[in-house]
Amino acid sequence: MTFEASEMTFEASEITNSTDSSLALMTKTEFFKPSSAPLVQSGSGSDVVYTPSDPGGLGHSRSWFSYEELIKATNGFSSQSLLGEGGFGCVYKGLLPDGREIAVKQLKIGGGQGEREFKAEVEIISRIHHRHLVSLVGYCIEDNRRLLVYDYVPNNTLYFHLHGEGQPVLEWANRVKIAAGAARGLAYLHEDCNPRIIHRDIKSSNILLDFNCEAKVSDFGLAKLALDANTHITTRVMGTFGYVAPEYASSGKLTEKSDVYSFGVVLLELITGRKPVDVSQPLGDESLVEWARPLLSHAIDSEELTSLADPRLEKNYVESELYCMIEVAAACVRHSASKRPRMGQVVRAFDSLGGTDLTNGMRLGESEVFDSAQQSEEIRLFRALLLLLIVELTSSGSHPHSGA
Ligand SMILES: Nc1ncnc2c1ncn2[C@@H]1O[C@H](COP(=O)(O)OP(=O)(O)OP(=O)(O)O)[C@@H](O)[C@H]1O
Repeated sequence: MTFEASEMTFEASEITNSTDSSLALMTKTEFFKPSSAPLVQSGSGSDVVYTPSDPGGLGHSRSWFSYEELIKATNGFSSQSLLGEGGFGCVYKGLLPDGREIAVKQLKIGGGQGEREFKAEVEIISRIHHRHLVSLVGYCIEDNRRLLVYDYVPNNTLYFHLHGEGQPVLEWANRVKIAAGAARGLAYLHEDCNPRIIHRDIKSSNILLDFNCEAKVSDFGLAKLALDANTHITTRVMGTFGYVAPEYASSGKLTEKSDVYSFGVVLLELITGRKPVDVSQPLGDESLVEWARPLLSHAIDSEELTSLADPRLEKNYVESELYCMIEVAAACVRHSASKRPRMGQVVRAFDSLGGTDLTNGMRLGESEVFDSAQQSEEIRLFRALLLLLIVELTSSGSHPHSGA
């Protein structure tokens, strides 16, 4: 079966239980089609930091690193330098001789992927520089090793701040700032990059923060990079459970609107303080989206809306901002991809706090949130995936990494 998606071709699509310990739930075999189209500087405004146009080089001053250099930078990939582990591999903090702090991601994909394709894809990612995106500084290819070197972002992930044990409550003003910043980063990928980039794995653990709560979206382009052009049997992450848009999960149809859906889930996390999937919640309430949907549609104009707000905030929020955030979230997680807003609209909604119509002519309460056929299909899929997750957890004795 072949799907023509907007930027790639899938072959032999099937939803399977991933063997990846990250518990990504879906896999696809994908032919890799490197893009050689040069990036243009179409983004405007102060958010765009740097977009070089030289097609030969890999971004600014430095891009290629030897493995030896990265060993030195990370203290031999020591456990003290370990920042965390995601679906693509371990991430280590490092220090370059010029004092620049970096995060080094050791990709698990090994040497299966052709060097040329890897470089072509890295080249595209490394040319994207924006205040709200984590910059790729460079890469290392040696033998079977593939490593990516990013700017170090010092204040952990949004997931950690919202859901980490013992973390102080994230203030409302910071939540709004983070949402607006992440929206800008994503809108830049969708609307200003050429070729445009669909992130494919938007989630709170892919939103890094600095000490001013400036959001930086990480891992863009990585899902596309982690392909194995030589074997055609790559098992790769297609998104994270709880964040994946229904149409992407069920048919592999990938558009920017899949990212918009995932972004909506992140907004719901910011609003409610709940995890996207929480198996400790009562049966039927495990999925944040499914739990929130009735409240989103039913209570949009009433006091009850505040029942969605994170109780840890103890009502310390600006009501108009809460309404705006809820309205944006409700629009983003619509079943129908075409009715979701574009990220540019989301950015404008945050800019004007409610001035933009995100409902595409519909009151939220009248939207298709209760389209029973669509919804029951989504719930069926969700339950099936939840079951797979539990089975995998039980058999491996492991834990899902952040976001699951
Ligand atoms: N540029 C960075 N600066 C600082 N810390 C980082 C950086 N990139 C990643 N990290 C840290 O490393 C951890 C693992 O990151 P990684 O992106 O591999 O995993 P993830 O986002 O949890 O999962 P996935 O691989 O599925 O996206 C993150 O949780 C974060 O704490």
